[in-house]
Amino acid sequence: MSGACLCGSLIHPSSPSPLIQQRYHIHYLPPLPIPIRPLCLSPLTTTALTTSVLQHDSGVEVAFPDSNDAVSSQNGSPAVQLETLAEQHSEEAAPLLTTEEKGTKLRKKKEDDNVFDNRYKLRNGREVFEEKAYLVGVERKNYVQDFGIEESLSELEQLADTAGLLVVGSTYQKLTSPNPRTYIGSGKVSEIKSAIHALDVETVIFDDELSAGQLRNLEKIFGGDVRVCDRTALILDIFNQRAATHEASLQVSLAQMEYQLPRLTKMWTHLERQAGGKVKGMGEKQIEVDKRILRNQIGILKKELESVRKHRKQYRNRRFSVPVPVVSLVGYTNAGKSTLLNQLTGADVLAEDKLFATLDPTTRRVQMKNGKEFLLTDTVGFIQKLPTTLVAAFRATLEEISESSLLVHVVDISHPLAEQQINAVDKVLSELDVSSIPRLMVWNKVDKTSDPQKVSLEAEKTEDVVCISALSGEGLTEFCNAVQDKLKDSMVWVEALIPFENGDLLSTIHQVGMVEKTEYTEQGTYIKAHVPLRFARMLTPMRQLCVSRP
Ligand SMILES: Nc1nc2c(ncn2[C@@H]2O[C@H](COP(=O)(O)OP(=O)(O)OP(=O)(O)O)[C@@H](O)[C@H]2O)c(=O)[nH]1
Ligand SMILES: [Mg+2]
Repeated sequence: MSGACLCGSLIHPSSPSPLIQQRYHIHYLPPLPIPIRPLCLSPLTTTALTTSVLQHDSGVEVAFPDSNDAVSSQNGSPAVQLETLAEQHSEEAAPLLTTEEKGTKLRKKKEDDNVFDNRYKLRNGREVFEEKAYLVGVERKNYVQDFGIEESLSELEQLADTAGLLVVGSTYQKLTSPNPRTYIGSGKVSEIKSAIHALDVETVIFDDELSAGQLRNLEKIFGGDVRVCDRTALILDIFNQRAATHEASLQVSLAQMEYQLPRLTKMWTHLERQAGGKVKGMGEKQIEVDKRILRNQIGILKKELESVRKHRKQYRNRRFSVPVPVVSLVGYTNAGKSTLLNQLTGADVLAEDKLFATLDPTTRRVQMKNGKEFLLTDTVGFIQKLPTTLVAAFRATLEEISESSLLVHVVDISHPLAEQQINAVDKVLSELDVSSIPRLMVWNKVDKTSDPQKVSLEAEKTEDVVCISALSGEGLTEFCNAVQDKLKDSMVWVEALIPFENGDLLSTIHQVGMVEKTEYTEQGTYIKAHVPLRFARMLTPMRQLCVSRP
């Protein structure tokens, strides 16, 4: 069977697709005797799917071929087929009800439907079914972690909320090392199982990445209709919901497939059981087939991404032909990067109090009061325990920052874990090989701190730090001046003689560089200035002219 989402938030368009109906039925059935887990593939990958087994409340069980198969289209979607079969089954088996009993049953069904409908919420412009989630974390003994367990769980709750889930409880355990079978100890597993029943939990989310075996074992213990997922799957799900451009969608699909590939193991053992154990190895073969299809699709996606990137690179090169320095905003998710871009450029990038509001880089021109310009790029935010598959998939997007003249690290200074967030960002940046690019740190949201004046004073005393409030606009002039100073550090000192016929060039130098001296001579204008490296290269012939100047 196919699943469009990873963690279980259910998208409910006005006319639900067979795929969604399929998930609806799977999810709201009593515990399945046969473990069924969504393949966590994007809709792009439905061809990878072969056979699924669905079970209805009535106990009717149907094996379905994949959604592209002729059987599905002939007989309606799997969900519809399941309903029909279940109806037939119930007609055969249902005892005769009195009119009163039938009325009560109908009323109950209506009430259930109402409760169900109330749980659809609007998220990122889509209607999402708000599943009840329970969070689980592990604190490693003798293991120093930047984020404490409670803080990490509270961040996980924010992630779950962003994904459209309703967190109904959480727990954690202190362990020397995780249990290889279930990640947590057996006592904790039982405790969570009780909570699942008491709170009607539909999804259990672990704060760390779980292995395929751990996910499978936990789902088996908790019962068939309880979904188990991990932080990585949750983040991938958010990215999936938020991807707005073709490139972002491709990147997320790639990351999802790469996450899923090692987790396909033994998902098909139900085939052996279905066949009464007679066809040994059937499940194994199926896994191999699925893995091969998935690998092929990963290959296709990579090629498609390559071509999209080539196109973007061409666009970027064109942008670079105008030698305006590029400044990239980097930082922890929700630090205020997009708000800062919007304030400085009048852009309309979505900025909201949710994690990962931005996925695609946006670049806008900043015009300063003194006539100088620079390009400002907003990028995807970072987070602690950032899934490696995601960093790899977004590498190309993030590579843009490696071509910038300056990195501005935006920090939410009002956040109690600001320091830990700074470390998490530095960790990701160290993986991106951008150590040679000059940096400037911005302490944002100073208005939200308990003592803004004290924080500002502290920033003044700290090298390469500017204190601002992107929301109110406070400190933005100081920020632009600091950017100019930092850009100057990254520029090259040139002395050149610009012929009078190259008047355009001279005005561009004034725009993008820092001109220290201008002198008009018979041969042209003699200048001494700091200019961006790319621009210095363009000036090479004129610099020689200058060298040969008497
Ligand atoms: N009080 C206050 N709130 C701010 C400030 N800057 C941003 N915010 C708020 O912080 C939230 C996140 O801001 P964004 O600009 O979306 O943050 P981001 O860094 O782009 O986040 P991602 O795109 O998720 O990485 C929004 O609700 C903003 O209104 C500020 O200076 N002061
Ligand atoms: Mg943003």
